[in-house]
Amino acid sequence: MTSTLGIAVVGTGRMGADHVRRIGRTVGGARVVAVADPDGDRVKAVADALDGASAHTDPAAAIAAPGVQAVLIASPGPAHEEAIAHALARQLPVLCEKPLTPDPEGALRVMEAERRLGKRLVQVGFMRRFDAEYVRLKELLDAGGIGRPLFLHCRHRNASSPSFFTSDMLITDSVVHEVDAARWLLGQEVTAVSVLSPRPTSAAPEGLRDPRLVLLETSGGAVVDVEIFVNCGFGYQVRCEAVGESGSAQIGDGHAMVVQSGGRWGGEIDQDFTVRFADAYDRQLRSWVAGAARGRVAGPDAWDGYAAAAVSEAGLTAARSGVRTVVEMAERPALYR
Ligand SMILES: NC(=O)C1=CN([C@@H]2O[C@H](COP(=O)(O)OP(=O)(O)OC[C@H]3O[C@@H](n4cnc5c(N)ncnc54)[C@H](O)[C@@H]3O)[C@@H](O)[C@H]2O)C=CC1
Ligand SMILES: O=C1[C@@H](O)[C@H](O)[C@@H](O)[C@H](O)[C@H]1O
Repeated sequence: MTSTLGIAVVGTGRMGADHVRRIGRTVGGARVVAVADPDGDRVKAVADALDGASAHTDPAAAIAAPGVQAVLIASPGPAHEEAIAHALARQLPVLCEKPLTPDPEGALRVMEAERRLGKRLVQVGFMRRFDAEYVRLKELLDAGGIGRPLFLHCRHRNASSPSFFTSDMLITDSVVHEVDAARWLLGQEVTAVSVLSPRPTSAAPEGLRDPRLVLLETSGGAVVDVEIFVNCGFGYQVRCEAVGESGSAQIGDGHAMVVQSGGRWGGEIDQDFTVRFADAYDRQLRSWVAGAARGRVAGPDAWDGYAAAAVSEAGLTAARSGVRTVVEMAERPALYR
């Protein structure tokens, strides 16, 4: 492998274009050499802003392009599995945006492909694991700083949802972050899911069940509650309060600066994830590039993507039935232990 990692980026929409910019500006030791998107104008515009990257409407062609040594996938979730298969066929390291696959069956097939290769090549873009506040909270919990964790109280709010967003995606695309964060912070699996859906906000598009309250039970006896509200209108907020036997700790207040003036006090609320998690996306990319250069997955792997998909599936069943649903999970393969 040469010292500068050649990356193919599959999907050049909001996240793909953002990752391309980050690779150029903040990540050393890597460059984008090929980009793919079925939207020909969009992919050309992204390629034109790069020095010598080839533009493709077929992801397989981008992955097979000269100089490609690693693949970043930022297409919609249902397209991830096919792109991963093309990358694994060439034994290329992958950073795949979340969700790894929308369903657990697809994630099982990804793990089976890695098992056949005898190595892990896929990292999943659960970037909160690289966020400084989440890392501090994990260190505190691991050190027993607040005793045995009893609750995680989570709030996940987006100012507005994109036009393609569905009620299922509140769980599979949004709460999937809390699922991964809870598994990682607690070092436990999620065992059951319940979902409450109040009367939707009048700000939600017709038919969208927004907001929702998702309850996760874990293998160590903790309970995680997640308010997911993707049309809250006022900004982007991701908060997490851990409550343990001997204390509590909260992250995500975002009060970097509080201004007191004219008889009022206050601060700003980030408007979206590209701002709130900017540093986390950078750290995630640097870590993936460094890991890829050493042939290692340096973050959440396909098992983590599978576990999250299994919890999402139980969440969808719970949301539709109104009944607490047990998470069905396969045994963890030796490759991921
Ligand atoms: N980690 C995070 O915080 C975030 C992650 N995401 C994830 O990133 C991925 C992309 O989301 P966005 O950029 O928001 O969506 P987007 O709709 O802005 O962009 C998706 C792009 O993929 C292209 N595309 C569609 N089918 C494709 C295929 N088969 N192969 C290649 N490209 C294809 C579309 O033409 C579009 O340009 C999703 O998996 C999403 O869940 C999205 C937002 C934040
Ligand atoms: O991953 C993300 C989006 O796909 C999702 O739609 C948003 O709700 C999340 O806040 C964002 O981080």
